[in-house]
Amino acid sequence: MVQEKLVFVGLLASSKSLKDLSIFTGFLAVEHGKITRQGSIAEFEAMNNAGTFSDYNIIKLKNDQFLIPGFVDCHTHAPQFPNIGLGLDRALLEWLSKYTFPLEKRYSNLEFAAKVYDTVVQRLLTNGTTTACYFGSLHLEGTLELVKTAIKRNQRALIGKVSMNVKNDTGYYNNTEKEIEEVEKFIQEVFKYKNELVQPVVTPRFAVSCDKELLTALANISQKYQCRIQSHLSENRDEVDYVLKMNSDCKTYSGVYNKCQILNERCIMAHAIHLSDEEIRLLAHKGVSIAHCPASNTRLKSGLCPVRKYLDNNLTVGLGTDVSGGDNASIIDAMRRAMDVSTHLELNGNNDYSISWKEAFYLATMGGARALKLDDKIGNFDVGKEFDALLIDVYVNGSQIDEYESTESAAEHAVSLLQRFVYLGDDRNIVQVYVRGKKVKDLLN
Ligand SMILES: O=c1[nH]c(=O)c2nc[nH]c2[nH]1
Ligand SMILES: [Zn+2]
Repeated sequence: MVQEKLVFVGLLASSKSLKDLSIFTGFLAVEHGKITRQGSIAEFEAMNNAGTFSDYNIIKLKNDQFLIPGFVDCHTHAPQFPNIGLGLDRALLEWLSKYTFPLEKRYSNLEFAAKVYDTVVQRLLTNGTTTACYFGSLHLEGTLELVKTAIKRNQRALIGKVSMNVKNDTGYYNNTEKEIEEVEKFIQEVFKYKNELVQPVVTPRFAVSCDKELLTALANISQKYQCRIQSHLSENRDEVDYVLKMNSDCKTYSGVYNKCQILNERCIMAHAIHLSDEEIRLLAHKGVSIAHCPASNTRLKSGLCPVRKYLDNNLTVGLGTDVSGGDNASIIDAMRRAMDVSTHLELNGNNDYSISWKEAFYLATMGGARALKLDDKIGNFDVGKEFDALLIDVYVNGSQIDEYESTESAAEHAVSLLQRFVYLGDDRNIVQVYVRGKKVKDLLN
């Protein structure tokens, strides 16, 4: 049920930018899913005494509770969840044909699809992922099951029917004409729901699975409907070599996508590990976003993505869990893995490459919103944005985090709570989840 008018009073934390994290004690008012006011405790008291909040549900946070924006997962594969934590003994191309394509083929079965997707969407919401950018499978109807589930469960979602037209041994591809028809049909079907949270994304799998004819046609469809377009880029060195061999008229992998008009401000590229400086400049110039997927980059031994370098070169970066190349569906895990990978790069001689916990928190929230071009709606607690939020209880019973006696000031305590959550928290500490003002998880009542 949408709670029409809510006011939260207590500790609020959200990022304005990579370097600007705001943590303060105050109030935040929500009307019909939107943040309408914010202010200090004194302002709340005065307004409350004047009767401003008489028809609001007033939620007073406890001492160790705080509110943060919902997490944004910029890249994950809903149909691959039945393989999570399995089959991570091969590098990308072999992993795809041995484990991934055989599983994804099963989504022609709509009953199977509906069952898996319901579990996936609930798992993500439980982990505080209020927005997910999903790859579906090759199947039109199967991927519409994911759309229906996101709508039913009230998750904000960008969802793509995967496109592939290059033949492979598993038989998991479409012919070009059918593929183009189905992608347009998919977009039209999603629009028919007129749902404000769920949007279609054009989704060429990558330049190994799609030839330039299909890539160009898909870029045109994305232009026609002004939809986002997502794919994979430069994840694995063998993949890069293969793409360049197949496209000898292009000097770089990014150049292949550029030739097909895919690179623009609506484009989200996953991984992008092995980029030349020229490619970084091209992607930044075109306004392409990067979904950084540290878990799968490590598990599939693809490489260490230099996120600091990308941020310094004006690339927009968000985090992706990339299940099932990634082995964890939580963006809290992705924050930690992003910090770890960046530290390993620094230890390998790249000065100042490590990202701080505050920067990781930005990437998980506001950075992700920017990467998906949803930052006019979500990502932080600016007045006017939609209320996607997590209520965190750091010392909730049964969690991993123990409380010790402390001599901290109130201001220090506030920062410590968020820091502890980033380093140690999990879904048990996420006691409530709201998407556009609607509560979708509640461990408190
Ligand atoms: O991590 C990945 N997962 C995938 O499913 C995929 N397809 C192409 N490239 C990919 N990388
Ligand atoms: Zn992926």
